[in-house]
Amino acid sequence: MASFSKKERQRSRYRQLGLIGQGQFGRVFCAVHRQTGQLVALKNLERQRFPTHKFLRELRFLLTLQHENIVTCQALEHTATGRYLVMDYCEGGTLRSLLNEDHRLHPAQSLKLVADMLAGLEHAHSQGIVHCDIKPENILLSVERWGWTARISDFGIARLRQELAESPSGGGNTGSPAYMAPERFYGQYSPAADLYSVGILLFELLAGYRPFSGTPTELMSAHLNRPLVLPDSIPAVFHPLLSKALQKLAARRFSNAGEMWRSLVQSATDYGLGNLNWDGRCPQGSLCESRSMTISPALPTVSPVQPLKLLPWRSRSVMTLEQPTTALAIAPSRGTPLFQPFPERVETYRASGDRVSFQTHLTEVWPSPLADVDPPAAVQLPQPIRALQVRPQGCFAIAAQAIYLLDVPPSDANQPWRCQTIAQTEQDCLVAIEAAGRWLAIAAPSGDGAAGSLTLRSLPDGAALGQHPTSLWTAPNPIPLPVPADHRRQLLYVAALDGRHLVLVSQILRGNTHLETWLEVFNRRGDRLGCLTLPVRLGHITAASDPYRLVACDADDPNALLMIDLKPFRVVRLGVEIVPKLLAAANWGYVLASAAGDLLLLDDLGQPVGRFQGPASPVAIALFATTGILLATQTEAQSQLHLLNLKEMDTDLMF
Ligand SMILES: Nc1ncnc2c1ncn2[C@@H]1O[C@H](COP(=O)(O)OP(=O)(O)OP(=O)(O)O)[C@@H](O)[C@H]1O
Repeated sequence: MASFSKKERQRSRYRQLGLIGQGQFGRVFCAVHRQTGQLVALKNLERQRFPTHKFLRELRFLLTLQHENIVTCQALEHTATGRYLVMDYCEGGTLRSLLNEDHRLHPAQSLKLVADMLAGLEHAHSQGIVHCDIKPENILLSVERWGWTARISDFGIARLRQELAESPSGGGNTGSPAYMAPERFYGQYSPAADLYSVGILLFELLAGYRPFSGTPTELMSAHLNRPLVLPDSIPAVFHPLLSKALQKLAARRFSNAGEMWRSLVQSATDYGLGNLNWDGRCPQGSLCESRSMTISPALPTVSPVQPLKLLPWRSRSVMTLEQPTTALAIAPSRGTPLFQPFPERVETYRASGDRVSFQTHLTEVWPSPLADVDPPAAVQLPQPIRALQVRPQGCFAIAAQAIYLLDVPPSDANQPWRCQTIAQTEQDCLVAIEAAGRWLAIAAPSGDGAAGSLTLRSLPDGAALGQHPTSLWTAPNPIPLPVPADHRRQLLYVAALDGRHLVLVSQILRGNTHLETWLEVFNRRGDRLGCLTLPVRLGHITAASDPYRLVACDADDPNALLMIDLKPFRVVRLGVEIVPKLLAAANWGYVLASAAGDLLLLDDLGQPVGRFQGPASPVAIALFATTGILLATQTEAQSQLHLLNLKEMDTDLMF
């Protein structure tokens, strides 16, 4: 991966989290300010490709423009070998990437994004600046609790209205033909040309395609001469708005962005989206009018474009159990080649309340119940078990206020199954155990429930662990997890990201009101390396097999799933067809299960690749090898364990 040179790194006030893009003038990095922890985008403007006069020009525009719907420039960073614009960071990517996904935005979201763009343009135009290149690639997104905020970026070819007045056709015709107003092909720029581009974008958002397509020459001819055809798929209430925005003659379009904004609000209200909170604020007088809009919590954000058809469910084997399952884990089978897609044997750990059992099953015995080969083992623990994590030392059984380690089960059925208490806490805690079993992290709320603490401990290998007294594992020096005064922290999730880092996810509240979600990264010494914040309220969270990626349900939108990359910070919101109750990550993607038993498979980019109607009421899921799934279900009548081999199902996955 590209990175700063050593010299640059030494001098920069920012620590880079990763490369996020490459424009024609240089690379863009996601970075964090070393002192304040603020997240920024550093846009490297290479001297050879971006001459100083162009650089100063873009900088002049950016410094003039300070608006919530414009990606503003905060500072200039000069290091030994480069110069960077320090920009607001937009973790939601570009509108182009959102449009490219296989998802349809709810019309309310599309309208909100267009309203945001118009608010940003109104500000730019009021400062005498015409953007000249409005297109989805130049609209960046910040993730909000109920959708996104659009922010206009890239004022690289922007023009001052004054310059245009002095030289009305001297601007050249650079830009993107698909979004260019007719007069732009003659080099004429005006605010009305920006509004035409917004009209094309609104058309694209509502219809799913653009009004004109083809080669640049065909596009020019279409923008200039071809009449606009508004399809039935665009609700009729938006037709007058689009017809006016896409007039061939600039003088017939909206006279300014504010007028188009008001027409959009009226059309949205007529369409029945009156429950949108169209909040027209005017903080600094009419010229700097800021218009922001929030979306009602009742509306979904995204939905899949093509619902997947249900594929036949081919459970390999079903086992009826006597007790309900509360947690499930699979050990890598001894003697199984590492990359075998579906092993002959599978060793399962299953918790049922405070009882943990171990069994080995042969997977090929179809359709009869799973066969036992190694002696099963079981142990009663002092507290009910909520999670099981298998590591080289054995299986860690995690209760609300204790962690136990179950040794690898004995091969002789007469031997007892050894178990020891690793840690005990006074409050209900969250636990992460590093993949190789080298350390564990315990996050626990403080006594008053407002803040919390984090305890990190090395874990010796299994043999040495047995010789340590339990007291070694109770925390002598926990790391405080503070919150600002009057705020409250609710711990949601902790996971090891790699051998040296972990992430702690907390919801920050004031009273009972959600403020934001914190994603704090610590190293294994307990140093807090940074904190990423998200306005979204997260539900179920799991770590993906890609390091530094979390996948989470959106607690406010039951059909949305968030893929959160921490390094660099990127958040993608996907619409899913089911309301996930269980979520598990595989090395090829994700498995989601609904309470009704719908099973949805997503690939690693979040695209749906299979959907099955499985058994209802899943309670625990464990993935093994490449294609194996073990699913525990619990109905009033019975508890069952279902074994699947995805290779035998008609998914779009290539195993
Ligand atoms: N402020 C930002 N926050 C988050 N991502 C950004 C930001 N600015 C740019 N990016 C990402 O970096 C990529 C490159 O951006 P950049 O503005 O350099 O180039 P561009 O818009 O693709 O083209 P151009 O070379 O015409 O400017 C963008 O596509 C976007 O994904």
